[in-house]
Amino acid sequence: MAERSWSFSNVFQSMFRGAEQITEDTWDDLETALISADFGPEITDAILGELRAQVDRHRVTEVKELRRMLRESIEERLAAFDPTLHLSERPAVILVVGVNGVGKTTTIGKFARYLKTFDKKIVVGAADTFRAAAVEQLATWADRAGVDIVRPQQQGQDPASVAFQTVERAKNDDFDIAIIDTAGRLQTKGGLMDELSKVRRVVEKQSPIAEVLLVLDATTGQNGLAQAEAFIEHAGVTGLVLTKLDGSAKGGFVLSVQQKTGLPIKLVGQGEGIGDLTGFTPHVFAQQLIG
Ligand SMILES: Nc1nc2c(ncn2[C@@H]2O[C@H](COP(=O)(O)OP(=O)(O)OP(=O)(O)O)[C@@H](O)[C@H]2O)c(=O)[nH]1
Repeated sequence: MAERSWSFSNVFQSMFRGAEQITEDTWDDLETALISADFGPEITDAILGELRAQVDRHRVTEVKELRRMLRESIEERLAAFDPTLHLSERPAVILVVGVNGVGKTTTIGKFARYLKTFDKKIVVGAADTFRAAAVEQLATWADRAGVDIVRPQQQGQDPASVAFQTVERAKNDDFDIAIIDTAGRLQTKGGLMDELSKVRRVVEKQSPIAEVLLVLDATTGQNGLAQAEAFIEHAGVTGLVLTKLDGSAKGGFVLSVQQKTGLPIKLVGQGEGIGDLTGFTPHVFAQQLIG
């Protein structure tokens, strides 16, 4: 399996090179590795406590056993959250929210392509109307993914009206899924949240909202999470998308972000290409993380 930047397995390889038996150093090294992978202090302590107890109980002495136990512990913790996307409404309306530059538009492009492989008919809506470039960027992705787009009629048009028109188009033309791109400016948090509530209200007049996906940049770790707090409090988020894991050494963020927010990760972005988005499978992720 290819080594990934967020993977923990190279840490393991170097940490335990030559060492086959568990010693006090093993625990110190494991603690350092968990912290540097951004698991956060609480989860690090919890995992260490659990593993120490198991090692004592079963009289485990080998590092490779410890590695298996760590993998299982992480998988179990990841699996406490349900990553299923709920897209059974027709149309299923998805709002994509998050701060600037985290990868919302890119994610929508990749996600649209991913859903197309399930033969879904998709329209995307450019409700980030303040930057002409944002609309063009979404249009480029829509083109690549081979899906339709609803654009604002003029720059600065009310985002809620673009969202409305997108859902209207989805209903009239029998689309399965409408994905709406929103603005990510943080400067006026209050204004942004009001704008987002208006988008929600207007959309809900026509159709229930199936998913509100909050996009987080994995390279910013805990810091990025603090910036996204307002969305978690006010936007009715139903799931998380973690982007840029390919450029991150912080695979542990995946676990800490779920536990901190109480929200499931539903999609993971691992590159800038159209194919670089996957669903989230705890078993696969734990395997890739720990090796
Ligand atoms: N390496 C990597 N880069 C990514 C990934 N997802 C997005 N990017 C890059 O992140 C940058 C920002 O992505 P956008 O999609 O424009 O982000 P946005 O949230 O829509 O930004 P605003 O519209 O300004 O709010 C781009 O250069 C993307 O190519 C990913 O999974 N991996």
